[in-house]
Amino acid sequence: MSLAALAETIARRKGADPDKSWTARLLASPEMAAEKFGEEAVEAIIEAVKGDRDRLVSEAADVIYHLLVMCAVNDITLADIERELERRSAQSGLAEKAARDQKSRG
Ligand SMILES: N=c1c2ncn([C@@H]3O[C@H](COP(=O)(O)OP(=O)(O)OP(=O)(O)O)[C@@H](O)[C@H]3O)c2ncn1[C@@H]1O[C@H](COP(=O)(O)O)[C@@H](O)[C@H]1O
Repeated sequence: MSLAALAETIARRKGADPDKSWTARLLASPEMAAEKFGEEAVEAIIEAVKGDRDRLVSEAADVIYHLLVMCAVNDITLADIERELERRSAQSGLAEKAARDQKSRG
């Protein structure tokens, strides 16, 4: 499933019955959505450190799904995130960090 299709499924779950949809349950509770994202991120870190490829693929999918749900709770769409990534693509990560460090030094 593409990220765009997943984001659409998540958006369609707004207002759905929380007893019938895990997504709807998370969308109804900003705290739970954020907490679940944090839990899944930690689980992915553990698998990355252990070097278990299959488990990391599974946990990475959990992380991406829960990130999109947490963003949807805050009315942030995949298109919003893609726009931000596009803005960053004009510059390398190291150049961006150097510019940020220089700005904070004044
Ligand atoms: N991609 C996902 C997805 N990934 C994970 N999850 C759910 O996230 C929940 C995580 O709960 P837990 O933390 O208890 O699970 P866990 O981390 O595996 O468990 P432990 O590690 O604690 O043992 C589980 O119920 C998973 O089923 C997901 N639920 C839904 N989706 C997608 O969203 C669609 C709509 O789902 P519903 O809204 O439920 O209809 C689905 O068809 C999928 O495409």
